[in-house]
Amino acid sequence: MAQTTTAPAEVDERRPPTELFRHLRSGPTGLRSRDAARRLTVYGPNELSRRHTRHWPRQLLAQFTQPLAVLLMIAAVLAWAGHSPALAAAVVAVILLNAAFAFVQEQQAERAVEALAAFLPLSARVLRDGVLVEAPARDLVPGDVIEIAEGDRVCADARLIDGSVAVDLSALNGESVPAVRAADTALVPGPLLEARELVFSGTSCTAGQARAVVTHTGMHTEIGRIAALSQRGRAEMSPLERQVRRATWIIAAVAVTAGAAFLPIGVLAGLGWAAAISFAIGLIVANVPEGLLPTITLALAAGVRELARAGAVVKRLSAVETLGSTTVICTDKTGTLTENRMRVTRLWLTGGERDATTVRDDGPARALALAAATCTTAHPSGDGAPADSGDPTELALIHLAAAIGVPVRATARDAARTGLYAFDPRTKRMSTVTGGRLHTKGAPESVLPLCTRVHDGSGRPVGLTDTVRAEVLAAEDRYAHAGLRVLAVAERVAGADLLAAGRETAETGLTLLGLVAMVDPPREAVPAAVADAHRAGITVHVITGDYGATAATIAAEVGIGDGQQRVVTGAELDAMGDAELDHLLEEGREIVFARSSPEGKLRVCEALRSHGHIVAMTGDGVNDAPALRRADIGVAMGRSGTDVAREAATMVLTDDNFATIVRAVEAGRRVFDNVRKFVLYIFAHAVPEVVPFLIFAWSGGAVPLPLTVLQILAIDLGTETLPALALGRERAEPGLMSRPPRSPKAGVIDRRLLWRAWGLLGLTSAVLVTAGFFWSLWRAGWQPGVTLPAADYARATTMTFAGIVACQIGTAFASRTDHAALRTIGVFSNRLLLGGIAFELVFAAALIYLPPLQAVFGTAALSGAALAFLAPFPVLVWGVDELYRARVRRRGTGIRPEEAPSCESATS
Ligand SMILES: Nc1ncnc2c1ncn2[C@@H]1O[C@H](COP(=O)(O)OP(=O)(O)OP(=O)(O)O)[C@@H](O)[C@H]1O
Repeated sequence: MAQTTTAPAEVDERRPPTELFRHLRSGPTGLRSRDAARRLTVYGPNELSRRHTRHWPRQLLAQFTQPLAVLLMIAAVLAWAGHSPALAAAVVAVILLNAAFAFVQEQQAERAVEALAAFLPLSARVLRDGVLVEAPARDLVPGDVIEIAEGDRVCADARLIDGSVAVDLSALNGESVPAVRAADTALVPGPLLEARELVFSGTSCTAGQARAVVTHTGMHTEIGRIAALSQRGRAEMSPLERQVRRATWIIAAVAVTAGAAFLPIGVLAGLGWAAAISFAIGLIVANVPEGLLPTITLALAAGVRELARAGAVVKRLSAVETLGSTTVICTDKTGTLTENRMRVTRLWLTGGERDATTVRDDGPARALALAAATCTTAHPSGDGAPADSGDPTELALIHLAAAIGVPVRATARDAARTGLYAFDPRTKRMSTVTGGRLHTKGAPESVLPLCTRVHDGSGRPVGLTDTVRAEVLAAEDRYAHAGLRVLAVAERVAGADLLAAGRETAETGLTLLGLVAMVDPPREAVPAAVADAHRAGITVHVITGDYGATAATIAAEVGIGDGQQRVVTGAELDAMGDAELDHLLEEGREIVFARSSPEGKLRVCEALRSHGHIVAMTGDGVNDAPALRRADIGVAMGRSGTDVAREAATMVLTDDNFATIVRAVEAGRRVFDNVRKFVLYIFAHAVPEVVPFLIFAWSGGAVPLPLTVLQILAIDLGTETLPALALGRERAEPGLMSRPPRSPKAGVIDRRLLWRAWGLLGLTSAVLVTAGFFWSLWRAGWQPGVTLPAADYARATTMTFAGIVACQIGTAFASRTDHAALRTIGVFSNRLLLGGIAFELVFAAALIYLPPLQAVFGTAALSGAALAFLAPFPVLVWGVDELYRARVRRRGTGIRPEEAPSCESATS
């Protein structure tokens, strides 16, 4: 991270704005672009430096103080004390290599998460050359004039010069109640954080709109100072990592117990204490899965990186695994299911309906369009903004006005406006005051009760009768059933003081001008994504602020619901008791919650969670933050959402697309599956390593030891690691999204995995390896109890070593799928695995055929016949597992519930 290079010359934000402007060499219209660029090189980018590089020596050191590393160190000391310097050196090598490996993996995982910041650049609205533009927050400099509005994160310390806002200061003072900040010309007394005229970087705006001049950026802001003092805490462990750590400990304990038990057995079998100790140490070192945890962390980090590329930025590693067990997605409609590209197609006026695409010289239609376009804050491209900015609903109204001959220029509109009552997601309407006229637009049910009059066919205001009210609502219903979004537009002419007397007073006695109805087509990829979600056993509820019929029509178009849409309005939801809501949700039908409030969203989320569902919930407004925090996966929109929603969410969609949520669920499932794959692979090798020792022990030493300690370590370190890593990158296997969600309680290591690892793959390998060993003994003319010549013994142990390596290749291929046949994913489709196996073979060949290594590892060259004996091993190991998986598929049910074949109907 870049750091600020120079402190801004002592800026005193307490001075009145005029003095402050003089001091900052700026003004109410902000800076010129060239000046801002120059200042950027002087002050540095507006970012907090992370300084994480300083911690790396400590992180590296921590690898050696991990309990498992300490255990291995004790083993090394014992080996040294037991006069086995070669073994001690080998164990030390294991410790060093593992520490380096884990360190690199952790760094990579950390970097992957930090790199996500680049996917979510904060931006700010700033005046440059007198024009309001959207710029990256890192480019802000002291002297810039910025605009802050509801939902924005404040990106720099600044003094308000116009307007007022409510800000959430909890990042700075822990206070969760928003504080009001307003522009004032007076000097500011008292503590800085309490000053009414100042806003601070890291806080967020929960209501209002204001302009402010930037006084401090980067590490010179208040939050920068706090960041400089405090260190970042360690990332929390995910449930998966916790589970694996527990399993690692259990296996380590088993390995230590087995090693300790081997001691007396080895001595009794005639090994002698020194040899018995060294073998016991070998057994422990080989079976302690010290590399497992960092490998899993890296697999999760790789998942995070991949999700980010697919358009879903998650903020913590654990989100990847939670995503995989998602059972319910609660999605909003506008922009997520639909394109959020609105176009007005119909107008309703008392004189009759109009086709908005053809209407031109029509007085009442023009009055309606002009009022609607005046009551906006959006900026179309070229009109005060380089690209379209603001609410797409409003852009559609501005385009409508232009098309029918009453264009509204955004800059002139803003200049003429004397009051703004911002859009309120609860009342679902907004109003503006311009030239003694109040313009209101919003949901017809919200605007209509405020109206007392209506424009008649020739545009004259007349009394609003109940008949006309009913006609309006019927028109709304008609449009909504066609999937259109409907807004009512009204106005009021009154004295300036009345219109400025507060929202409640101003928004009364309105005259209805008409309705506008707009299309917002569903996104192309959504129907297929909904079908995928259904196949994967995921229920999709729609929770939208829009009208019931509109939402129900769009839901039906994309395949949500069973054809007869169940619509629950916000009012109905409010009237519903908890038991009734629980019952409704447990029916298993997909529901459209329309005209919903943020509180309703939170209630639905909590009810679903209390039934054990894993809920992914979308949201974009400031008021959605509580529901986003409460959901298992809060999903915010990267493009259209507010900064506040993005902060509260666990996952941010850079393309705002529903289909991306389903893709993220798929990625979550795949990462979890892949973790199981390499756990299976790593566990499986323990059996063929341990069984030969048991044979030695059981025979009371009559059968020689089939493997030397250094050969075990060579397998543990040299041949096994790369293929295991490659399994973490396996592609999704067919059927991944055709099974119901994994129960969040189901562990990564379950009975079926252990049975496959130890019972099937492990035992098959052990039988083959032992057969190879005895075959070699038999060829050397061995008899029980007879000591073999050294060369023959070396050949026999080499046969065991090579047998294990050969079986590992079979295990690696078998581990690639959980239940599908290998051919369905392609034998050669995982290039990394092929590379890992090639390395494994070269490494094993070097050990077997290079004389210096032969001397160290006690190996001997294998004959052609021996190699021919080993050649079928991989195919046999893989084949046994392939038959097992085929049997599970034929029976239709595995031991895990998620293998049930058909789950089209498993929607809840
Ligand atoms: N800019 C606006 N000005 C006035 N009224 C609006 C505006 N935007 C939306 N509305 C009205 O408020 C209703 C709810 O809008 P809201 O933004 O809460 O939800 P939405 O965008 O329709 O749906 P979703 O919750 O799926 O994103 C709309 O149906 C419309 O009638």
